[in-house]
Amino acid sequence: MLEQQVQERTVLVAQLQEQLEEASRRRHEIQQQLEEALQCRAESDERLTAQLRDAEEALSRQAAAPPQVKYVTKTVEVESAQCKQALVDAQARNQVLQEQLGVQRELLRELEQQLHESQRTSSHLRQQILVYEGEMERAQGQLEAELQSLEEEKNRVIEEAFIRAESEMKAVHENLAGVRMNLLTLQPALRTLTCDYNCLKRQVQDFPYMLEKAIAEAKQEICQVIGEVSSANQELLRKYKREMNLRKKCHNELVRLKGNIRVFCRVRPMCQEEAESDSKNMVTFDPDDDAVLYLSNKGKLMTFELDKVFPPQATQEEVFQEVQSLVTSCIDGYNVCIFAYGQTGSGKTYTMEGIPEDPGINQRALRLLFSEVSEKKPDWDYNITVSMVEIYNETLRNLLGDNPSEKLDIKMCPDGSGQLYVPGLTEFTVESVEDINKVRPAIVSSVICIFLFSCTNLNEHSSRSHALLIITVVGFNSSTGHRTSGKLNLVDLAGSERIAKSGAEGSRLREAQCINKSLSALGDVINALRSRHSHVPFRNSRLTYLLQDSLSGDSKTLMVVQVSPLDSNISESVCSLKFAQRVRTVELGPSSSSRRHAENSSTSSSPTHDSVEVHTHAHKITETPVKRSQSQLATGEEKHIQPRYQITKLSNPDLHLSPSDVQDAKFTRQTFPALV
Ligand SMILES: Nc1ncnc2c1ncn2[C@@H]1O[C@H](COP(=O)(O)OP(=O)(O)OP(=O)(O)O)[C@@H](O)[C@H]1O
Repeated sequence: MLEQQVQERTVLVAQLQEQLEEASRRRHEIQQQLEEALQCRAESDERLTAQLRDAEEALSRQAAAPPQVKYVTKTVEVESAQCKQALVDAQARNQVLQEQLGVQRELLRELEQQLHESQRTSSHLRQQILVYEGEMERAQGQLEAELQSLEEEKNRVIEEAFIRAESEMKAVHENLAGVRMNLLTLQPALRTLTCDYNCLKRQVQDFPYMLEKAIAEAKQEICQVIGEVSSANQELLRKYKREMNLRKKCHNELVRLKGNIRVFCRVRPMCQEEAESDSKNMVTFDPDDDAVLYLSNKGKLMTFELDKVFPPQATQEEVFQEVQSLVTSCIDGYNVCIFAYGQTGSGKTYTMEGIPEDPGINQRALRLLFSEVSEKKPDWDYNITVSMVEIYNETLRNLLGDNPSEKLDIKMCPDGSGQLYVPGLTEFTVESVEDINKVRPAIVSSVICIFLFSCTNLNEHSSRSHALLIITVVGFNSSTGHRTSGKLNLVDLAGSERIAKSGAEGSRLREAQCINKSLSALGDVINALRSRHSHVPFRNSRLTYLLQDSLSGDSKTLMVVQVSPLDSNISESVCSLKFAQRVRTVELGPSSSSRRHAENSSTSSSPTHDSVEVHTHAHKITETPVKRSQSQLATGEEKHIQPRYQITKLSNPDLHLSPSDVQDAKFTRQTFPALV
């Protein structure tokens, strides 16, 4: 900084010196010009003086010369013509001389003027010189003063810079001392680092050998661990198989405890028109018990107890929550049948198919199955197929076939397994709900869409036919070699209203008769199953014959009874609920194959009445079915059939039901509160 100031000052001083030199050069030039002007003037003065002197001399000579002319004149006058001529010449000469004199005088005057002029110029120049000299003196004085102040400034700046440089130098010295000290302390650290570096270098040199050794050891350990893991895996696989069997058994028992035939009731909401008309709502609910429904009929309050009652505000999701365990059990190889039962307009199609923006059980079940089977991959490989069947006037139609009007038949498998099958029934393999739109031409996918989304009525008799969506889930476990096969039948039954009420005639009467026949056949089958009859009349209708697999043995059945809340529908609602309550008391037998044999073999055998065991967290409960009297079977008057139970405390319980599972087993809660 100071150095910069000093440099600036030095440049300033140099500039001022240059200016001073320039000023003195100019003064010198002016002096020279003045001298030249003075010399010029002196020369012209001299010249003029010489001319003047010459002129004066000439004048004085003229004056001193004798007056020859007058003499000549007189002589001429007196003496002769010659003289006269001489006089004339003299006069002429005189004239010339006079003229010369005038010229000389004029010249003299001019010279005198020039002299005056020169003198004036000279005095003017002198004055200018004096001014210049004054200015120069002033400039010189200023320059000297500036020089002086600059010199002082320079000295001061140099002094300051020196002082600052000294203090900086001192600080640098101090820093240097600190750095020296640091250096002294760093030296041991450097020695340590060097030592470490050497050590690391040695380690790096040894590393390949150590690595090789470690790899060999690790390999050995890995081999050992793999061996252990593999034996643990074997053990786990064994346990897994055992647990899977237990889980299946447990799930089966849990569902059986809930009842192999479960009955829900769903009350549809009043539509706007009904709400605005003078229709009355005849249905009420028990706020403390979601299994009870009250119906006000002819001034009396009827109570119906079912497994679950959904009020009008229940959502599709809430309904499906209760259904999903049944749906997933078909992945474990169970046959499941879900019916929607009720009079026309009571909401069967809404519950099963739903609406595009809020789908019902059909679509939700398929979605759940797809997600469940994908979670079980890669151990389990599942194949899901769908078929769609309509039963109208006791005729079976293949809705996915090329010709939907073609009638289908139900036949026994020729392999003697006792299985039933429908020759010519079209089945599509699907992997996602979206797949359905891709599998077949528009007509087929629209039929599937109708089943899944209830876009529009399938045909003009859709509410007078039974619509079945049959989903078959076949699984194979590649690690255990297990195979499963389960069937989920989702049935939207035809309207259950009585002929008298419908007032039908002709073809409508036939339709109503067919519906009534198949629905009462369904009731008979359920009654026979409930009563453990030796003969179950599956063949009395196409519907029960087709669903034989899913109604007998260890199959699971859910009946969703749809009820309209209107006073105008009260008698149909009472009928539907009575039917539901009868169905609810049915228990299915243990083996579907034995059941099939019972129905289809020429010598029908009695249904098994074996005891069934169920385990809670620490107890075994053995159920012994109670055989009921024929009169009881005929009237179906009892609400509940309570079998006998024996409870044994387990010494080493190996099956653990979660508390929620146990709580869910309603009968356990009601019958054995101490175990829950
Ligand atoms: N839970 C519900 N929430 C809202 N609307 C419903 C509900 N249940 C039924 N509905 C409506 O009530 C009307 C009749 O329902 P739906 O067609 O499902 O009856 P259905 O019993 O299948 O009749 P059908 O026997 O004629 O097929 C439909 O407009 C349906 O959208």
